[in-house]
Amino acid sequence: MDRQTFVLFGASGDLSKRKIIPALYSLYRDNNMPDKFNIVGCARSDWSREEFQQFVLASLGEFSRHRIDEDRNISNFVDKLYYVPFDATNIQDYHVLGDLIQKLENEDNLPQNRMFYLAMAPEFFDVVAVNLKEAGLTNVTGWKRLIIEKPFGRNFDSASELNDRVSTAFDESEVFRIDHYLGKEMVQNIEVIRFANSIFEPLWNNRSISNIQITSSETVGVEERASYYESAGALRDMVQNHMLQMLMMIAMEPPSRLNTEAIRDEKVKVLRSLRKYSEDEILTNVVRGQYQGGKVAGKDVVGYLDEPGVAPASTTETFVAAKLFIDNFRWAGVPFYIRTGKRMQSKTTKIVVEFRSTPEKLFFNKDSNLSSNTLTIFVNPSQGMSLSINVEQEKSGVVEPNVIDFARETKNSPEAYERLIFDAMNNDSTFFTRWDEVSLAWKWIDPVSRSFANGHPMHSYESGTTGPAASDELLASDGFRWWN
Ligand SMILES: NC(=O)C1=CN([C@@H]2O[C@H](COP(=O)(O)OP(=O)(O)OC[C@H]3O[C@@H](n4cnc5c(N)ncnc54)[C@H](OP(=O)(O)O)[C@@H]3O)[C@@H](O)[C@H]2O)C=CC1
Ligand SMILES: O=C1O[C@H](COP(=O)(O)O)[C@@H](O)[C@H](O)[C@H]1O
Repeated sequence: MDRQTFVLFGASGDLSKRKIIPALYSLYRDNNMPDKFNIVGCARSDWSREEFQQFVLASLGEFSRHRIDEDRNISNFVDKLYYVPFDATNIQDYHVLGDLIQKLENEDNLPQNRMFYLAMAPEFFDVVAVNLKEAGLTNVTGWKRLIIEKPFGRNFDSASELNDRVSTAFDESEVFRIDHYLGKEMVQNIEVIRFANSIFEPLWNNRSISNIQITSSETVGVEERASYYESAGALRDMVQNHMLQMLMMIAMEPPSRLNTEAIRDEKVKVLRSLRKYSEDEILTNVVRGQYQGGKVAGKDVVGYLDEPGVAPASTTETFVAAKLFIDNFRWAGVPFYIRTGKRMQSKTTKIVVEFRSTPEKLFFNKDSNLSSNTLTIFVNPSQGMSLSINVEQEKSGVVEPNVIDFARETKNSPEAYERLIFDAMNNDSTFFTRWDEVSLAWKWIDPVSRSFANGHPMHSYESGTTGPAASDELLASDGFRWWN
């Protein structure tokens, strides 16, 4: 891996504290950092270098998956940390930052390889990119890369504008747009499961699969993020990025080669084939909801409208379910159901592939017809896979589904951010989103968000449940049910 300087904008923020700093430390601890590097944190907080180092130690104490008190190398890691008090809107501060980076590069004999990570509010993404160029920080003899957090825009127009501005300073190949779901072990494994096993691929089409269900449910509510969430809602927060990414991974064609662009090309084709809905079709195929009070894991919780920072008459959705179609040869006629929500019964991200029933019903289970075969990919919090097949229970004449399980060890496995930062440092953008993916995703989302703005029905659901009844009806009308 190239020697480099990692510049963290928003270094004092929540994401840095909980995810990025622990990820950098884990990479270091596991010998996955270059043999020489520096990390420079920037934020408005008027900290000294020592204060930033203390902040990092405290963050690691709370959020690292490693025990830092057992690591004799922790002080070596902390020695690599620097800090610049910095206002993203003040061009002078970029010069101060540039001077420090250059000084460190000279002192430590580091090549001018610079990784800029924007862990800041989205309104600063283009500001920082453009100012970095303006102040000469992107004028390097090595390479420069920009990692950008989500959300990338709030609709197609704003995302395009943002992209145009960012691309005045960074080439598309230098931009790493993060979708942390793409860093999850089992999301990355979807390709392997599909394309490294000859048993699945022949069945992976509309002749054998009746429907596919992608669920990402959370038990938490809006937490302290109302100011962001009120203008995002579940559609922009989860569907535009994570849910559509999982859809692409499960539905894409095999890539011609196992390289970044070949994989991304196939993902993009899925979005190109995604059926665009008319206004009426949006009403029948998309369900939105908002949580009311209830009980989650035995504890009373308030409804969304009573959460701190939420407008009393807010129409922000905390739940979305939708039926999607991918109009290509492989998937013609197969519904893809997606569902995501906050304050639901369980924290689960999983993909269920439901296979068609056998052509003849020779066997029956004790109550009714045989269950369909399903392949479930568990993404989060448990990781693994299970295949449900029908088997007779010990000469009883009763045929019932049995599950073949494969569970992935999750204890202390690398976090999504670790994988993604490691990839960016190695210039591997396979699991980052390319601009055409982002733009096509917005093009699908925009008519839905217009429908939401124009009074799309809002279904309330009790906290601690699986969402509004309308989401169950979406499947029931096709003869299916959610595999909960
Ligand atoms: N937190 C999370 O769980 C997730 C966050 N994200 C994304 O990550 C990004 C950061 O989110 P999060 O960490 O939660 O936000 P925070 O508000 O916690 O942090 C924002 C950071 O930006 C700094 N900052 C604010 N204004 C300026 C400025 N004018 N100049 C320089 N620095 C500034 C703040 O530091 P200071 O106040 O010291 O200036 C702070 O370090 C957002 O894009 C968010 O959407 C994505 C997924 C999850
Ligand atoms: O990006 C986001 O994801 C989290 C859920 O992530 P997970 O890894 O815990 O499944 C979600 O809570 C948050 O609202 C959203 O911004």
